[in-house]
Amino acid sequence: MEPAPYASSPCRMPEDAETRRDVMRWRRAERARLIALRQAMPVADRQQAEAAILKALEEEPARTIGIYWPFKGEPDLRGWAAERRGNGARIALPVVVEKAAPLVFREWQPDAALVRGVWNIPIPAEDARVLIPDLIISPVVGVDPMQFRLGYGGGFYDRTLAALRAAGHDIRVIGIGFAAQSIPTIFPLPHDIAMNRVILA
Ligand SMILES: Nc1nc2c(c(=O)[nH]1)N(C=O)[C@@H](CNc1ccc(C(=O)N[C@@H](CCC(=O)O)C(=O)O)cc1)CN2
Ligand SMILES: Nc1ncnc2c1ncn2[C@@H]1O[C@H](COP(=O)(O)OP(=O)(O)OP(=O)(O)O)[C@@H](O)[C@H]1O
Repeated sequence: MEPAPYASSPCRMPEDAETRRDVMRWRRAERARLIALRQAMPVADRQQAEAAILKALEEEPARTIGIYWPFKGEPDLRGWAAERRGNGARIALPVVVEKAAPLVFREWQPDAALVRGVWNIPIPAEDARVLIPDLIISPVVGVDPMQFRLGYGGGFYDRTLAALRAAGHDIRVIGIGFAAQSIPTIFPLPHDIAMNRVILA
């Protein structure tokens, strides 16, 4: 069941605790549904979609790119990142240093060892350099036509963007996913930040 229509704020941002609780409950169920759908994708469809995503990313300018180490069936863009690195860009991976805090991006170098972070996701070790990306590639669990992102429920990308932009950094965010991850709305809350571009394939 979906959360009740907003009683107040006309376009977004339900503020009262009850609506908020409903939205969070709805998001939890929607995440589970969308992740299962993604993980069930046939290999051939996945490869075709990944190729289309890579093509759409070709023209994106960036000097420092925040990429991600794919898990739970996220599109694998590591080859693209390595290629951009070969062309002079710096590549960084997101690291959860603390719950309910912004992510830190640590430089990824192919010859440097990775260690295990939260959920066992590989991350660069602590001695890696911390970078501020000018482009963040953000894997979506779900995404709506307003370009709001549904993620894994940690609130990490929203907090990271809010903090970096408040510090004056100009950062472009591109949401990446498969076509089936498009949903009519994520029921945006005040902390949700719309992405600059979305690539679904
Ligand atoms: N590949 C990849 N790496 C990534 C991300 C991502 O989306 N994709 N992240 C993007 O952020 C960060 C990891 N995100 C995480 C988000 C939530 C939880 C977590 O513990 N979630 C709770 C549920 C939270 C809730 O519903 O209240 C849990 O599973 O128990 C862990 C990591 C950094 N690395
Ligand atoms: N900028 C912020 N300041 C304070 N709390 C925040 C902020 N961003 C997110 N949160 C909190 O984080 C929690 C999870 O948020 P949300 O459902 O938007 O996660 P998500 O975008 O799916 O996760 P993620 O970005 O980790 O993939 C919520 O309780 C939310 O209130």
